[in-house]
Amino acid sequence: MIEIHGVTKKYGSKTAVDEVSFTAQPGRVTGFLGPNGAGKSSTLRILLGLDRPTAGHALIDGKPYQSLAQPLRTVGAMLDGASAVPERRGVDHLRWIAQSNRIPSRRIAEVFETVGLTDAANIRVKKYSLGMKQRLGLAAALLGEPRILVLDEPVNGLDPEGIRTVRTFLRQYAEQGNTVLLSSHLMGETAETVDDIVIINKARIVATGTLSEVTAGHASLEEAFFSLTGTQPGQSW
Ligand SMILES: Nc1ncnc2c1ncn2[C@@H]1O[C@H](COP(=O)(O)OP(=O)(O)OP(=O)(O)O)[C@@H](O)[C@H]1O
Repeated sequence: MIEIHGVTKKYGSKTAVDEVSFTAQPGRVTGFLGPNGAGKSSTLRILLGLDRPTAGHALIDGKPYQSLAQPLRTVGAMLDGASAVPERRGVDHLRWIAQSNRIPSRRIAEVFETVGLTDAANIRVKKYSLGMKQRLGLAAALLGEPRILVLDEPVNGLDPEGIRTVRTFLRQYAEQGNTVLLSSHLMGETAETVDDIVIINKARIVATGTLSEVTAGHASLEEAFFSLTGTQPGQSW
């Protein structure tokens, strides 16, 4: 389970995240939605111990990320795509992560297979398309067989088939009792993938609930967002 409790993040006089609280439950895919600059990445960076909150705290299975005994076996994360060295082959990128986290090397072939990148394992990352880099990032997140996945914009750059593959995978992953938290600014896309929704706008949470609760009374999730935030299509997305 993921718990965010009253997290605030200030950069100088700018408040990027303002008293944000929500949970992501096991067995469910939770979508963390909001326009560009709403505070999604800042929140996820705090959750993953990459940044310190100005106030509040974030817990993974009841502990801050820094206190996890085996972080990559507990939580798999993808921020900014694969973040791999361009000169490296995909397989070397994963080998490096596996070795530095004492993850058995058999997992490398397994995760390449899972994300459909087996044929590109020996190609240098600089030759990967954006979608292939996203798949490599997902493969890296899955290496430690974590019970929790945190993915920042996982379908960015994927074609429709790639989006469907990732969606099907994430749904099955959650159905096995795992926790999936994914951020997106693509509302239509996310609505088809998630069970629960957390909407952030201008650093603040404006709605949380199941997909049907958040969209109740609206034609779509997009309509719900515009109504909740008082914005018009095109103003903030
Ligand atoms: N290191 C930083 N220094 C100063 N301001 C920052 C920093 N990181 C983020 N911000 C600001 O905080 C706000 C929230 O940014 P954040 O990246 O968390 O939003 P986001 O919802 O993830 O957006 P996007 O979808 O564009 O990634 C933005 O106004 C951003 O400019």
